[in-house]
Amino acid sequence: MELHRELKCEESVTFQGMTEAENVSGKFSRKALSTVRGNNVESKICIQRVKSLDMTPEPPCQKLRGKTKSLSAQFLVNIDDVVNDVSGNFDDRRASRNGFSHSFPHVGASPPSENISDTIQQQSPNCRESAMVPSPPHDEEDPDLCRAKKIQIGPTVPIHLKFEDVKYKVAVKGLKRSDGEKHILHGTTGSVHPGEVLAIMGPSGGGKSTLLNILSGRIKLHSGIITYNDQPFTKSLKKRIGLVMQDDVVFPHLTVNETLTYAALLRLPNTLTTRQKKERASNVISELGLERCQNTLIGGKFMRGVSCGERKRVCIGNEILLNPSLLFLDEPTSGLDSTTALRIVQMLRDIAKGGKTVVTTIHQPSSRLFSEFDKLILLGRGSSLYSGKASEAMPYFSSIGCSPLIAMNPAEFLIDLANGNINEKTFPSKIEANLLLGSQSCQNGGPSPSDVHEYLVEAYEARGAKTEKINVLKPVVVEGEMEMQEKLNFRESEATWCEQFSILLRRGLKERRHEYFSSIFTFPQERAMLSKERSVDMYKLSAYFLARNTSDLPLDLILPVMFLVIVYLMVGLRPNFAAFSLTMLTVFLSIIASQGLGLVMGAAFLDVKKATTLASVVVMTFMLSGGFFVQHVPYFMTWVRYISFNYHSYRLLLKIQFDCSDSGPCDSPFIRELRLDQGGLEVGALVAMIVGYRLLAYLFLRRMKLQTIA
Ligand SMILES: Nc1ncnc2c1ncn2[C@@H]1O[C@H](COP(=O)(O)OP(=O)(O)OP(=O)(O)O)[C@@H](O)[C@H]1O
Repeated sequence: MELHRELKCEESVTFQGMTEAENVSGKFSRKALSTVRGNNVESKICIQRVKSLDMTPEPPCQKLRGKTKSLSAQFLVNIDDVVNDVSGNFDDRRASRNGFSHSFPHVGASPPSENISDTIQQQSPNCRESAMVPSPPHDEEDPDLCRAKKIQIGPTVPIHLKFEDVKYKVAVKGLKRSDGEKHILHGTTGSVHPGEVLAIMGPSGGGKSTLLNILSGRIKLHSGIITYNDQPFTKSLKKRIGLVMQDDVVFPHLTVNETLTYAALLRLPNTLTTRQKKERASNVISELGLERCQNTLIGGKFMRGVSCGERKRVCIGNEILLNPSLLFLDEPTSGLDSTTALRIVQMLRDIAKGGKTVVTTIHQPSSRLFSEFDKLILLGRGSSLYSGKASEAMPYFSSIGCSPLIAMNPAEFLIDLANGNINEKTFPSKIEANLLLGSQSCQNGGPSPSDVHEYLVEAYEARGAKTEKINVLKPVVVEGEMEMQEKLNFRESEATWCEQFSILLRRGLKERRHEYFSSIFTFPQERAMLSKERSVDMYKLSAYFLARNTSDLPLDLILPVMFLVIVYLMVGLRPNFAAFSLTMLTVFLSIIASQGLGLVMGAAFLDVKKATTLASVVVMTFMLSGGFFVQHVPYFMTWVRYISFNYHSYRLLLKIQFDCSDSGPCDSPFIRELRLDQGGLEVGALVAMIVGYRLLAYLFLRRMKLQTIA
């Protein structure tokens, strides 16, 4: 199979320092490509003809012979070397090391197109297309190790995660079963160690996310044992755990750089200076290959921003900033093309190589992607169908009589099995016959998905489960265990309250530049972000609350000034500066008080629809009960005016415009009836509302359910 790519070759490339042998072999070694990068001409490399992996390389390119060669037209690159060099992580070696080449005879060769587009994309100047461009590794160093070193930001406290017989159930209303409970996990056992990537695979609804959430401490464990370095979950562990959710939230109006910098400033310990924190953020940006889009807005549903893959990398960056020992990711590759998905998983491998433990759920990985995993848990309907080394999964299923009959991606084969689909697969004929005897439903004359599921669960419990349980029972050996434990329990002090306030204020002002809501929407809109950030103790709620209120002030004040200037002159109100200033002050007080009310409603419901419905009812009641629109308010409703900001503001405005020291207006029976005095009472009431409503909103926020339950 040949794959041709026509690219414009703009400039000749000179390779220096290549040995004769390297050139004669026709392979651009890492050294050669390093030289190219060193000359800053990597983007101009022209690949005109690329051979797939299963083809013998063409005769060496004569133009590359010798120590210094000029290449101006065409050259031939063995794609194996390009991928090894560019991604630094190609898997032929890994596959053979892990025994994949023996384990998956049906898999076939990895698709070369991914590799080629990988290579070509990395040369693209467009950020959306761009890949993570790793820095050139040193000649002698293993490129995998080199990348791993780069992605690691500091020494990691290794954490061995082990779990045994993890069960989970939820109470479901209206469930016919007597106990009214739905069993989501039936008992999963497994382990993953520093340097390893554990993939939790299975069909939709299999229980992957539930298991991930339990292991990360986000959901309380119902039954079973989970240990971290043979110790139970502690609060201090939270700081060592990074969790990237499937639909992770990031501020749409912040750039990639701003997002990671604010996260670094808020989350990194105070032992680092502001400059060091910013440096760490920019290191993460470069290690995740986000340099070219670092000044692009994240974007949201209605505003185009960075690509989906870049957004996922930003979310991962948000977590690895803290150098977590344990990294959990829920479907980090969903919605991504296979190349980008592979890149993300390769990045996870690099992160793991830095001594971290990585656990990820995944839906339908490609065969290449599958080969990146060290451990695998296959879940089907909440039961374990396999738990152990990923490379041993296929031999295991083959040993229980299930093998693919046609060339098939192992992940596809496993998901099919977990779904109970045995088309194009072998299934033990004896069992098939037995199952058919006792089963009503069948697929194409074979056993039904439930029968297949039962067989796989039983087979796993009879064979695999025991081995995994023995593995889990083995005590972990942690070098310098005492020191490690101390490090685990050590809580580094984070930013002070004032620092948190100042960072959140700056972030809020930036965000507010693009989007300015009515105060009712504030907390419902930011609920997801607030819940996520608070669940990892990113800042104090009071700092957030005050910063959020303060960051709204500029716009709260500028817009009414503009409005008032126009209205004041148009209506022809008292033309003196004192009256205008007092009117302005009253409007400010009124706005800030009414915003407090909006915040209370938003915080009480944390739901835009409910909050806006209530707000329209309350504001209408306040207006009508104030005695200005409806003069004869029913007696039983007269008290409402005293808690209405409209009532107090109107009275103040009247007082300013109809100054009773002037002759005339005060003689009017209407004004006399209002009994306008000095206005101190109204100001006091508005100030009390400004403070009181906000205090109430704060208390509502305090009881908000956070993402982390454990
Ligand atoms: N709190 C809950 N109440 C009721 N059912 C729940 C609850 N949490 C999970 N479930 C159910 O448990 C099953 C497993 O859910 P989970 O989200 O873990 O699946 P999943 O394998 O991650 O699925 P997907 O790949 O589609 O995200 C689903 O059937 C889901 O509806």
